Amino acid sequence: MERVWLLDTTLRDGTQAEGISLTVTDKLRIAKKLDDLGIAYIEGGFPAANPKDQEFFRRARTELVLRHAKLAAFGSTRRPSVRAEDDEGLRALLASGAPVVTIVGKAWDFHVHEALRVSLEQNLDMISDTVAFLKRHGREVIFDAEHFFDGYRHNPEYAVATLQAAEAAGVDWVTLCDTNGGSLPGQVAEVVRAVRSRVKVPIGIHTHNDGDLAVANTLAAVEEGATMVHGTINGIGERCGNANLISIIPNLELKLRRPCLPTPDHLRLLTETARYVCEIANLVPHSYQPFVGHSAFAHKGGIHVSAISRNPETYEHIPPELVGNTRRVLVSELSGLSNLLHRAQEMGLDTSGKTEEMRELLQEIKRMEYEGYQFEGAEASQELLLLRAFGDYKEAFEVLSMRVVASQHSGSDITAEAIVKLAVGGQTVHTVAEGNGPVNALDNALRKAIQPFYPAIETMHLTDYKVRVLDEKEGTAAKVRVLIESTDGHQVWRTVGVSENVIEASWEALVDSIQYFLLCVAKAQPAAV
Ligand SMILES: CC(=O)SCCNC(=O)CCNC(=O)[C@H](O)C(C)(C)COP(=O)(O)OP(=O)(O)OC[C@H]1O[C@@H](n2cnc3c(N)ncnc32)[C@H](O)[C@@H]1OP(=O)(O)O
Ligand SMILES: CC(=O)C(=O)O
Repeated sequence: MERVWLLDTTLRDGTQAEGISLTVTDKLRIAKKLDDLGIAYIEGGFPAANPKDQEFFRRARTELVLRHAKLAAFGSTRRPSVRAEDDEGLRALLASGAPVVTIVGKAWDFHVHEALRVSLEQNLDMISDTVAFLKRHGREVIFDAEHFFDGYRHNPEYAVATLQAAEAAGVDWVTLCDTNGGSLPGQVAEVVRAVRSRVKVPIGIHTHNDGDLAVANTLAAVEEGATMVHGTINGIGERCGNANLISIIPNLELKLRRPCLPTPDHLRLLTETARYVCEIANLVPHSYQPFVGHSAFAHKGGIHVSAISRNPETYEHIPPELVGNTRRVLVSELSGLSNLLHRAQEMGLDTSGKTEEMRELLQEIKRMEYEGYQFEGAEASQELLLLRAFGDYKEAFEVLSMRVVASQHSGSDITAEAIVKLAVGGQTVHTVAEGNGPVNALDNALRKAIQPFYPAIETMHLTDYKVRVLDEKEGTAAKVRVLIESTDGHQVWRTVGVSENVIEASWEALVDSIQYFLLCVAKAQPAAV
């Protein structure tokens, strides 16, 4: 099947998204990652717009070694009253040194009249002069026909004439843009089909997501013959975003069987690429994102888990590993025995002949979820429950008692003092510690008691603490659920506690967090504990 050429515009149209601002170093890092994924064209920025984008292209020349991608610089057709060779924007494009140039030009007569305020003929001249100028300077030129679909609906002859002007001037690609993002897949398919019979130059598609159809519109265009696809990683872009390459790529490769990456193995880099761009752009990854989200292959319903244990294809449209993601089975009040068996197997527990005990534990989990626990967000607490029921598991310490007092002296901040008594390492240990609040004081006292026996405790710390009031109408007697996230710098785990008392709920989650950490340390290096 004919290859589809991907043009990633995360570094140009992606940065037009509200809230996104990348440094030059960020852009270089993302470009490297896109090249590793096997993207064919990377639109690095708009050199006429700002010094940052000029610096990106300058640094790219020495710092970026691209194996798969060509860099493209973006700009617009020449200004109406200026010759192409005198146009500052076009000079900036040449100065960027990018071997490929993307030029946006008007394809909708309404825009020519209203936005540019020039005649239809003048706009055609601007397009052809610009393309011819860039071709004379040896660039591969992509003409982005802005608002092509809206333009085609209002004045098809003029919209096609803009493409033909670019073609006559020697353009390499014409891209049909759904700039306002309001088209439907059927409309896109019909227009691409019609345009194919009017131009010989290869056609690209650039869609926006205002109707939540950017991916569908892109695929519709490819099915009608478009061979270049523009989009961004995770769909970031102006307003509601651009077509999401993270969805388009696997749909092309796996569903339409149209290769767009150098090898099928490159597809396995998809999940890590999506998460990497979130990290650099300071965005929280979207858990439910198709293909690459944490939940994209998470199975919760008991009926689903029972079936996927027999054959994953029953509830998965593709094997997760093809896109570098993983299958997960959640345990919750919607589980059946299969969920629990799956988790036990993942943990390496031998539950053979213990079906009745497993059923009892399942009922206990359902009862606890009814009380307010939520185990799917607290895998570490859930693992401890299974271990306590079925494992050869001995807690690293036993809590004998705890007490915490908060106090405030006039004019000073509230401080807290915690006293804990533990049985640990065959001894009874009594410690006192202060903190800037009750949970912090308890955490400090617990660590102080454990540290002489388990020095590795120094490496773990809490990273998040969330309290959710479960029955708001009950006022201070309402139950609260505390979720604690902890890390040792390598892995992250979450634990849960529920009580009518926020300190008790926090204590339960805190103790589980430390028990879980000590369990992991014991598994990794038995001598250390
Ligand atoms: C569909 C898209 O996403 S296109 C890309 C949009 N991205 C951006 O605009 C981000 C970067 N833009 C910028 O930094 C600035 O807008 C610049 C540097 C391009 C231009 O800045 P300014 O000269 O101050 O102009 P301003 O932004 O106010 O207005 C846009 C100008 O471009 C002109 N213009 C718009 N489209 C085109 C075109 N295809 N060809 C030629 N000129 C165009 C407008 O007519 C207007 O010109 P005027 O000021 O002479 O009336
Ligand atoms: C070119 C472009 O970004 C658009 O038309 O949306």
